[in-house]
Amino acid sequence: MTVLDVHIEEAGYEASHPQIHDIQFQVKAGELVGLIGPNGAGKSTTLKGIMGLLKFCKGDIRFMGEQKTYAYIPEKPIMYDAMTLWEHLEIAAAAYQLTTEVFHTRATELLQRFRMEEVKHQLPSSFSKGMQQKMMLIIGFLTKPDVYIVDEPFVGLDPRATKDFLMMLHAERERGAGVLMSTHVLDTAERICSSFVLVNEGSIVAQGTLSEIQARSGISDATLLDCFDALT
Ligand SMILES: Nc1ncnc2c1ncn2[C@@H]1O[C@H](COP(=O)(O)OP(=O)(O)OP(=O)(O)O)[C@@H](O)[C@H]1O
Repeated sequence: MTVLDVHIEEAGYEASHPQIHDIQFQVKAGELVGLIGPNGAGKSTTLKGIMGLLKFCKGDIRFMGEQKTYAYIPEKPIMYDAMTLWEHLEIAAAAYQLTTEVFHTRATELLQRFRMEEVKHQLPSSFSKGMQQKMMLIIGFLTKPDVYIVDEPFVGLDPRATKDFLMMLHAERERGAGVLMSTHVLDTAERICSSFVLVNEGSIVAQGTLSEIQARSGISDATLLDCFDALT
């Protein structure tokens, strides 16, 4: 079952100067799609277009899961300086209409998993970068949406937090969530993604599983980076 269907004809920050063109792909339930490309390729712009955050976006974006919900896990933490971690979780729970019982069970489990239980009543402005990033993960996982949109999750997380994140992601995919994840960490992406969308200069250069992309690039057994180089 498709949970996210993306057909962007063109989109960007001004109608007169679109940054991305002809971006079309689907994310199915249980799939992890890696959005891969160099700096400035258009990954974040694509994610913003999908979430309706661009001034200009011509095309059709459909969330097709049972609840039609998504969680965005941003690269740079988005937070309110005057609210504690726990208060951020309460707001997310209210926005997604979680019952108090479900909220408390999930929040407690996630705070323990990411080892943030002890700081839950502190202001996130006092947290380290990695702790702020973990707070974003906890908020995202709390809501159990149909689709996760994750922007470069690996930078800033320590190895243990990365492992916890990957385990949570795996469990959520087993539940049926689809994941779209942009990243530069290609070796991890190769290991965990079910398929890839390679973008360069605002357009897709190849998409599919690693073996499909290898076939397209004409080098069997090539890494994603080698494929990318061959295709661009
Ligand atoms: N707020 C903005 N206003 C105008 N142009 C922007 C804005 N943000 C990005 N761009 C432009 O859009 C293009 C695509 O940038 P985008 O941020 O989508 O790249 P990216 O693939 O996410 O790169 P990175 O890996 O560096 O995060 C670039 O040419 C960039 O200069």
